[in-house]
Amino acid sequence: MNIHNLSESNSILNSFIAEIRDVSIQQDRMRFRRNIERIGEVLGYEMSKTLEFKTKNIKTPLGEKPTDIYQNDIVLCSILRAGVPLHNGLLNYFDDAENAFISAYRHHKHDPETFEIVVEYLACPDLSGKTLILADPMLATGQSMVATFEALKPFGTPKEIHLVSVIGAQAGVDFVNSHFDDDSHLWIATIDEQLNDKGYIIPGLGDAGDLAFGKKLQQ
Ligand SMILES: O=P(O)(O)OC[C@H]1O[C@H](OP(=O)(O)OP(=O)(O)O)[C@H](O)[C@@H]1O
Ligand SMILES: O=c1cc[nH]c(=O)[nH]1
Ligand SMILES: [Mg+2]
Repeated sequence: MNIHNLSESNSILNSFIAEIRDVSIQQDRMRFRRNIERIGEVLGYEMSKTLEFKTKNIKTPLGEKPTDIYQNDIVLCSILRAGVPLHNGLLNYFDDAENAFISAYRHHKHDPETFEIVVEYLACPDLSGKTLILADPMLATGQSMVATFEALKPFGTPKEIHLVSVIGAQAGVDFVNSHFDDDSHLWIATIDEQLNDKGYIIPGLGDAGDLAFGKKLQQ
């Protein structure tokens, strides 16, 4: 897997990441969602540089300009709930993308420290030959990404796979790296060192789904 950690170089992205982490700013739900969306736009822009381009002659009122336009058929799949604002950011740039949605949530069966990933809802187009983007802002253990990938297999074999995430734990990055093919890509805004015993990224940002949409009752 090709891992693109965008915070290895300084850019405006640092400011968006700082705001979603910062306890004095992140409780502003609208700003939190919009920052995740903006990060999706930046990650999508970077990812777009690896697409396939074909020259098209663009007519202006005064002449013509040959312009390279991407050709890929993109399917954007995000993991509910926290994936929604990231999905919106990517969709702001990939106008004609097809879309898939999947629910993958942590079900705590016995205690807060053990959980399994439950996939319940899935809506997906044909993936054969497509450029599949899997989007989830938090890559903690990496289990949700891998469970999603497994659940999508009956929908066809994509030509290429790009994972898009905002904050990853090193353990989650290593886990997806070992489950996805060498030619797949991970576009991630930043990587933290640790996971706590509840599977939360440290320092991370807390619970992305709750920050974007409000607290949910545990099932
Ligand atoms: O890498 P993992 O260990 O699988 O953890 C990451 C998952 O956890 C979060 O979802 P959560 O279960 O909190 O659901 P939510 O989006 O509804 O809040 C997050 O959005 C990822 O989907
Ligand atoms: O740190 C984490 C881990 C999983 N999900 C989150 O929202 N945050
Ligand atoms: Mg959550």
